Amino acid sequence: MGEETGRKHAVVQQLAADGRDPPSRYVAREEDRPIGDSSSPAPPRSGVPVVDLRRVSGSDGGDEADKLRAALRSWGLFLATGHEIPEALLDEVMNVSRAFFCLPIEEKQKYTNLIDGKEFKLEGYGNDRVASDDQILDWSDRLYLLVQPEGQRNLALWPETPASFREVLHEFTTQCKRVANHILRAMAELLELDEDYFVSQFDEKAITFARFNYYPQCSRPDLVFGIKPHSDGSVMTILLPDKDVGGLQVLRDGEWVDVPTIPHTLLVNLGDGMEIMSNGTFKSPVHRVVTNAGKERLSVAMFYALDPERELGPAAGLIDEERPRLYKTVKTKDYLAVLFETFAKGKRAIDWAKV
Ligand SMILES: O=C(O)CCC(=O)C(=O)O
Ligand SMILES: [Fe+2]
Repeated sequence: MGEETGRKHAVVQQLAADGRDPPSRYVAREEDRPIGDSSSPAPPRSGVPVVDLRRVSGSDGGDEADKLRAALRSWGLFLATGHEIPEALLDEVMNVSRAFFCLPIEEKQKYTNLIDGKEFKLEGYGNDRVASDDQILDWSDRLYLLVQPEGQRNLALWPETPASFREVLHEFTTQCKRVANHILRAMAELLELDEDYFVSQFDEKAITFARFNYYPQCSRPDLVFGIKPHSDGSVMTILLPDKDVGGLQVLRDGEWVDVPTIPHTLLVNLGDGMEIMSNGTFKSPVHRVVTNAGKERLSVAMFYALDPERELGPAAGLIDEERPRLYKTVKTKDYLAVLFETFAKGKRAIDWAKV
């Protein structure tokens, strides 16, 4: 094995297997470093809202709808029960993800996110996109795949092993889409917009990315982030978190709060797109992932974004004299381009869209 410089793009899994302290490129600035250890699941008393999706809309609304409104206005995220995705499918998604990351490195490299071992492309397997030499890298590997529109899938990057990977991902995509639409309708109702206002923004060219995150154990969890603090550039993200190992934290009133692990519960978080469309009523939460010395962790995120060519801006119905426009209307693809740059620097893209 070469020196650190000789393997700038080694996947984190290899670094973790060596068991050495994280190379300097992964070490967070002293003032940013995580504290504590997340090896055990967070206790379910952190206050992170839990919402039953069966009870958030229509005539059953009421209390649960109020809970959802409060969650989206203050936290920007919630744990979702009542999603009606079969538990067996959620387990399968985790099983095929784990099986993929357990493959020998050479096998996984068939799906690499590097062109000629150097330049990063959007999709594929590998580590954090390196945008500059001074970027602090995340202690995680990922497989990033476009899943919608179906016609734009790059199947060459969809693992063939384990054999059921593609089928399971396809089914998960379909199920999550149903859940996403349900939540988007409930949110439109809460904002007193037409019920289909958000759903109709997601036309046939709207994009969904699946990101499989793999966080190897780390000998110095106090020095690195699994994913550095960020907010998502999506409109909404549906996350299937590891059911045993915690690590996700959300920034709330200036404090980092552990998101509890509750088996078969999804974590729904809004992205900058929804903060913009709701003219700031709903929040896109800043969150991060911390690692631990004992256990690896997995998660699968589904990012819902609009057609890259489509304009993203506050709903007209949410702008008036009392609530002036807070965000400019921007093209989705321009927003995402800014996001990739700012993410690498640990900054927020949404500031760029502020009026
Ligand atoms: O792994 C997690 O819990 C969160 C992942 C995340 O924030 C992301 O992929 O954007
Ligand atoms: Fe995220």
